[in-house]
Amino acid sequence: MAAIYRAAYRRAALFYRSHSTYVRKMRYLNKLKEDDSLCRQAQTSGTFYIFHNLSPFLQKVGKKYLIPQLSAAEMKRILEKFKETEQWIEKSVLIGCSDEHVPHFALDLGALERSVIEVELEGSFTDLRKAFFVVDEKDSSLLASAQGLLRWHDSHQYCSKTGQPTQKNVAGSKRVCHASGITYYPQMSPVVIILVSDGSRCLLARQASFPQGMYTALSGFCDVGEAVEEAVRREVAEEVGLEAESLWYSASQHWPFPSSCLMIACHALVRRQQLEISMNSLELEEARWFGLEEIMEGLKREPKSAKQDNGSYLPWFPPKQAIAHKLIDEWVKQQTSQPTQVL
Ligand SMILES: NC(=O)c1ccc[n+]([C@@H]2O[C@H](COP(=O)([O-])OP(=O)(O)OC[C@H]3O[C@@H](n4cnc5c(N)ncnc54)[C@H](O)[C@@H]3O)[C@@H](O)[C@H]2O)c1
Ligand SMILES: [Mg+2]
Repeated sequence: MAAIYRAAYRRAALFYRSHSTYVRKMRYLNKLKEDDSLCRQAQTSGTFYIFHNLSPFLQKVGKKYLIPQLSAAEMKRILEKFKETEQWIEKSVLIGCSDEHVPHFALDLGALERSVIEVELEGSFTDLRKAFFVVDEKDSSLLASAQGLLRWHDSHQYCSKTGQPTQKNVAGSKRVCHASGITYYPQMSPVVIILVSDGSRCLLARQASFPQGMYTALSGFCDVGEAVEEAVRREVAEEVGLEAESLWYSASQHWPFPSSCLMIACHALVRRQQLEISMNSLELEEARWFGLEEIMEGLKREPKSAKQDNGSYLPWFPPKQAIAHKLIDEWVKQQTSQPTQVL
């Protein structure tokens, strides 16, 4: 028996020596997703981000907005206040863990009285459309993924084939219909976002529903069966009537509006011989070319200062939390560090 323990200890020691903190963390999270009893146990020592009908709980400290993590004991205390049992904690979903393997969960307390929790915890449940832009950048991506997962569970309570209730695993990484045996996994919609350039100008557009004066890069949902490159070429053709000739990938982002989009951001060049925009007015209100100077001024402009005396708006661009901002920033860097590209 002692030999078995020694061998297990040696294996564990070797694992710790040979894997980075990151690898160990990812392996641990993966185990929690696969092992219900381990995850149930982890819930007793984890921390919780709370939501109310998909609005995250924020606390204002000075000028900063923070998203507090509640301990399992604090969660228990709040639930006791409502005469609710700890079983509520099983409704939570796993969203990550610390380097020290303290697991983080998100839990929606939508069925409980909102104001009572707000008074008790000295903060407020805030619509994600505001919360996302006022917290620190790393917190905004955490809020986006936590809300995306909670939203998916909320809207997948029933099997779409049998109409029977589905059950989530403890971590919340899937739901199963025991009548049909179908396993459902959380979904997101891939969206391409493309900053089109002709080498010296870039193309930005606005939809009628955007705030006044805001322009952003072209975007569109990928069709089933389409590669990213095909989606980019199709969206550019559909929305502005141009042919994207070459494109290169920049980065991606989980975007929570309207719900769980995987934004895949690219730069694309169009032929110099074919620069006339033919805008699809069913989708866009305006699309036009911007020169470097106008882009640099727009980047400095706050939405509040965009309105002019005559009631019109000067252009401004999405804030840094949006991947469109990164594309525009990269384009500026490229323009200012390299000679103009000629196709
Ligand atoms: N993070 C950023 O920087 C950034 C910038 C621009 C757009 N976006 C996001 O990209 C998304 C798509 O942009 P768009 O409006 O230009 O798309 P789009 O050009 O494909 O047009 C939207 C239309 O596509 C259809 N559609 C097809 N599949 C859909 C799906 N899975 N979900 C919803 N609608 C679907 C609907 O009819 C919808 O009205 C939006 O959700 C927007 O919030 C993010
Ligand atoms: Mg679009």
